[in-house]
Amino acid sequence: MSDTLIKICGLSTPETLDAAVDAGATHVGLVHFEPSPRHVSLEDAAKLRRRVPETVKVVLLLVNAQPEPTERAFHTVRPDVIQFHGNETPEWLALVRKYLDVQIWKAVGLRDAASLDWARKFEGIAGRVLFDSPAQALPGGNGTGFDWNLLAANPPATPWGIAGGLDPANVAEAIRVTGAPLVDVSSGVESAPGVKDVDRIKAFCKAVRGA
Ligand SMILES: O=C(O)c1ccccc1N[C@@H]1O[C@H](COP(=O)(O)O)[C@@H](O)[C@H]1O
Repeated sequence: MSDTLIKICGLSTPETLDAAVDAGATHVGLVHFEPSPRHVSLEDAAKLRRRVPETVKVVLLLVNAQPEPTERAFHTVRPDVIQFHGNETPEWLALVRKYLDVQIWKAVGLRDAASLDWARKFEGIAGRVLFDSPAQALPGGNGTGFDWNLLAANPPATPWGIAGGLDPANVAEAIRVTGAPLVDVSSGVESAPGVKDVDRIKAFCKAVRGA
């Protein structure tokens, strides 16, 4: 049984959040980004956050948030992790790390070897780098993948994970090719954009554990 960490992201209802926890997710993600079909207000995110047992980590996803909204989001929701999924710089994230007592993850769109060089700039700042497909209509949550072989050839030295187009059918192969210590899914466990499907959440977690 694989011990790969599992993040189910974009949860917005108590029922699907509980289903992700019960299915064995190690991390649950709440998206606070208004253009997203998975957006939750800070107040709703705080309510969902309170349902999560201590054994499961809560990840709050922000995109290019300014300093004051970032601080407000942290103090309202009290997540274990903030996932920055926009064009945030290493310098800005170093400041966040200095002033907020929260683990930082940085999403990096993986296009080519240069993207890996960019990811290295977050070493010592981000507690984890999350590789996703390059930004499209939305900066993430598009359900599209990237070339996993880029990572197979150059696995990062710091903690990392993969996202982008994962689903119950392909996640075992993604783990086999990349050796990723964490897998993150949103669209692949939905029946429509923003609508999580409990059976697909269960199938995803089962596929990871069987990898
Ligand atoms: O989920 C969103 O709507 C979203 C919006 C803006 C930035 C990131 C977003 N989601 C994250 O993108 C990756 C990949 O998601 P998918 O499985 O391909 O749909 C994942 O980290 C999501 O949490």
